[in-house]
Amino acid sequence: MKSNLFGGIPFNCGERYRLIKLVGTGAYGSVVLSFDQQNQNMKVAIKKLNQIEDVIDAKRILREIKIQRSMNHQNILKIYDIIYDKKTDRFGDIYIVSPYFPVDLDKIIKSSQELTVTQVQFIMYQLCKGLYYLHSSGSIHRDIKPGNILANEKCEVCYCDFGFARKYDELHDQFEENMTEYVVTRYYRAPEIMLSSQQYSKPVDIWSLGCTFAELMSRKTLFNAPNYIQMIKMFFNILGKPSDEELNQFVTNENAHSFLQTLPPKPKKPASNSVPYPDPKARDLLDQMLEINPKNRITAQKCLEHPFFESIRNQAEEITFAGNLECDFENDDSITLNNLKQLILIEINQIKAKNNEAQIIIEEEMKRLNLY
Ligand SMILES: Nc1ncnc2c1ncn2[C@@H]1O[C@H](COP(=O)(O)OP(=O)(O)OP(=O)(O)O)[C@@H](O)[C@H]1O
Repeated sequence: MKSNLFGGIPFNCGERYRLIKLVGTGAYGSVVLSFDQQNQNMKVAIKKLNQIEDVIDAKRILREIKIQRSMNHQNILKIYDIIYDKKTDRFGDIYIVSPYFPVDLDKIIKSSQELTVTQVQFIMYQLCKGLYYLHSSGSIHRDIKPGNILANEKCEVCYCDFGFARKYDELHDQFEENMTEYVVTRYYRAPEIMLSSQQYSKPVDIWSLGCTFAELMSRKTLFNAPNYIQMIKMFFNILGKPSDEELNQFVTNENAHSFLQTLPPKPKKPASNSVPYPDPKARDLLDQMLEINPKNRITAQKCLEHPFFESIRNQAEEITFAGNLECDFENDDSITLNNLKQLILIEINQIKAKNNEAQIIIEEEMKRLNLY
């Protein structure tokens, strides 16, 4: 295959795509704007994933591919194609081909481009539809923030970066895990994650989307505290401190409890008091999204029904997930790196099958992998 260097990284993804320029580098890969020469030179984004180093890496990649491949929604980044560039001495390189989006919401917020109320309404309606769909699949994104929402010039938006997403336990409607893994940008982290650390669910995404909404309105990060303690204080300064009884509903961590006892009571206030914005319906929706108590926070479905969207609402577009998303690997503590690599190859073959492309011969790849 012909190789091109972008930001010093070789891209070998075959003849079909004409690679143009590097448009982004993240912690887990580099993204190049390309033209699909077999599809009317359509613009696509090709993300080359960094090499898989360990089980955590492999799970993140498997999750990202599995979730994005299984979803079929306008506001969730699609995977058009995956290129697997075989190597003789190691697992091959993976390139994910997706629709190209020129900006993300973080860039829009930081630019001088003013967003009208109509644009904010349109963007938020799409994001609520996307979240309603994602949550109906039993998944939580867990890393919603302006930088993980791609946008085009028509203000069409979609969620990307599902490497941190999880299925929640449908029986308990919440799920537990070790907090040390939680690396999501602090500014968008829900209070229950900061305080209870053990049990959280879909409301964490509503909180993060609420923070994003506030940023679209005011162009400022609402909860921009420099550290953990300041962040909790800031929640209470802006929203008031819930009563002990209410805190008990979602704070399960003893240390967090003791710390909260040291903070003075503060009367409840709506988030919109701290976000200058003229539209009263937008402000009301924001207040319901930024409820400290996750049990009282609005759901994605209720967001769609909110009067802020009344003038543009189209219920036919408010669809739920129809497939079956199995993520058994998440809870399998004995799973090995090679097991996960095999599952990744199976996912890639699913995409290839859909595109009528030649399959990877998984047995051959696994035989080779087991040699080193
Ligand atoms: N489909 C796309 N179209 C255009 N640009 C994109 C697309 N996907 C990603 N990018 C750009 O590439 C950058 C890195 O991509 P992405 O966030 O997916 O990688 P990552 O390694 O998972 O990043 P992060 O470090 O944010 O977790 C993004 O910030 C974005 O600017």
